[in-house]
Parts: sequence; structure tokens; C-alpha cells
Amino acid sequence: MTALELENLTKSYGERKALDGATFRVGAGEIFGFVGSNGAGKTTTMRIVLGVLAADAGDVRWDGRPITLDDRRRIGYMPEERGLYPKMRVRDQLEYLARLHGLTTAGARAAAARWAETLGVAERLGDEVQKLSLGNQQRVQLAAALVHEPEILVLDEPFSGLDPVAVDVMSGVLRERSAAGVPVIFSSHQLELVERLCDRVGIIKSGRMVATGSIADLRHTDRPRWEVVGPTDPGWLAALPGARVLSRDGDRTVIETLDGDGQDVLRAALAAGAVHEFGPSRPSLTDLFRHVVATEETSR
Ligand SMILES: Nc1ncnc2c1ncn2[C@@H]1O[C@H](COP(=O)(O)OP(=O)(O)OP(=O)(O)O)[C@@H](O)[C@H]1O
Repeated sequence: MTALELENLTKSYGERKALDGATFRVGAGEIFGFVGSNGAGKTTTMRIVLGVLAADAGDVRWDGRPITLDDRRRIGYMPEERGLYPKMRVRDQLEYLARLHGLTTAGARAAAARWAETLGVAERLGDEVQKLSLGNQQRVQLAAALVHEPEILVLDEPFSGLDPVAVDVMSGVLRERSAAGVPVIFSSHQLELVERLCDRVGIIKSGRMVATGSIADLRHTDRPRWEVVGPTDPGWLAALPGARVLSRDGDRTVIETLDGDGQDVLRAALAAGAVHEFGPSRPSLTDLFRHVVATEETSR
């Protein structure tokens, strides 16, 4: 199976260590969400994959062997700093990029039209990029990353600043590309979106991967957790040996128990008053992120 593998990447900018042994793998047809605080090392990692930046040490492999320039040409990349020519018309831009990647004139024209249509910017093909709204420029940017039918997609914050409809359009395209076998890696600070869209997630902190796995794996807890919307007086918990409150917000309480199917929790809560909602609770990706990423990093 073709996979993109990053092993032990290190990179320093002068004294500042941006990557410190980052290792992860994105398999064929997988959508991998790359998350971390500002300055954690996501863009640096992606630039190394692209080859626009050299690592100090470590390897990038594609299909089990060191990635080559030729492989890198088959990456669709959306850089953080974007990079469309503002004065060029959308059509010319997309066709130019497709031609640069080896498509014929007719092939480039067809691909530009197809991706503009898919991303909802077909009516803007004749406009200069700078005349488009930022969200539409971003759609064109994704079209630019896709126009040469890449075998790998590397997207640096493709969802930032998009309205919900554009988020849906872009999510649909990423799902469709991954279903076609393309490994997709994208960075984002929109963790609910990452949770919804990704097969696997990697959390980077200070240049190291601190958690990597499927959403289900990462959200798994050793002990069962329950969410109760009901009695506000925590006295009812005394009836449950080993139970402890993880969080409380008004009448919403999250409880961890030693084991069981939660029926004892429900009974105890009902004995204390009305229960409006009850069910199992698992930490969200946002909870996990807060847990593993220390706040001091945001000031790097
Ligand atoms: N060209 C550069 N020169 C010096 N330091 C840099 C350079 N580029 C990045 N850094 C530093 O390397 C670290 C990692 O930065 P990087 O841009 O990879 O993080 P990031 O996870 O993409 O952050 P963000 O979420 O803010 O985009 C940061 O401490 C940053 O200040």
C-alpha cells in the first residue's frame, strides 16, 4: 500500500528547534488531521514533505522508499502563505499550473474547468484572482492543488476562513480524493471539523508527536464516563463507590466510574431528582488537545 511516512524529522531555525523527532504515517486513502498549537511545527513538517525546506535529519518516504523529486511533483500542495498570482485570471492560473505539471493544453483546460466546477467557482474562471472573496480564492487554491491529479495531498490550513458551505464543499472533495486512494494530510485548528473528517489524527507539540491514532483510539478512556443532566446537588454521587466528578457545568455533570453499564449511575441520579439527559460520555478531540498541549506552548 502506498503510504507517506515521516520518520524522526528534526529541524532547527538557528537556536530554535522547530521539529524534534516527528514521526507519523499517512496511508493510502486516509485523511490525516495534523493539529497542534501555533508554532508547534506543522508548517515546517509540511514544507519538508514538499521539499521546499530540508530537514536537518530524518526521512520522508513514499511507497516504502525515500521520496524523490518526481514523487514530490505528484503532491498537491496548499501552502499556508497561499501563492496564487493575484492579477492572473482563475482559468489561466489553473491551466498554467496544470501545464507546469505536464498536462497537455487540452487536458489542462478540461482539468481547470472540472475542478472549478467541483469547487463552485466555475463562474469566476474569467476573473482575476484578486477580485474574488478570500473564501473563493481559497477554493481556487484548492483547485490549484488538485488540477494535476496529485497522488498525495498536503494542505496547510485549507479550512481557515471558510464559510460553512465552503467547508462542506472542501470536505466533500477531500473525502472523494481519499476514497480514490489518495493520502490526504491537512493541518487545522478547527478540531470539531478534524474529528468529523479524519480517519486518523496526529497532535504535535514542540516539534514532537504527542498523540497519533484513530479518533476512536484517541477518545478511548480506560474507565467509563457518563454525562448526566439533572440533579445539581453532587450528594447523590455518594451512593456510587469509586465514582468521581470530572466536570460540572450547571446541571450537566460528567462522571467517571470504575466499571459498569451506567444503570447504577442513572438510578442514583434519579433517586436525587429529575434526570433530563443521560448517556455515555467520551472526551472530544478538543478535550484531548487541551489535555496534551500545555498552555505555555502558545507563547512560543
Ligand atoms: N523561517 C523561520 N525562521 C525562524 N523560525 C521559524 C521559521 N519558520 C518557523 N519558525 C519557527 O519554528 C517553529 C514552528 O513553526 P511552524 O510554522 O512550523 O508552526 P505551525 O505549527 O505551522 O504553527 P501555526 O499553527 O501558527 O501555523 C515556531 O517556533 C516558529 O517560530
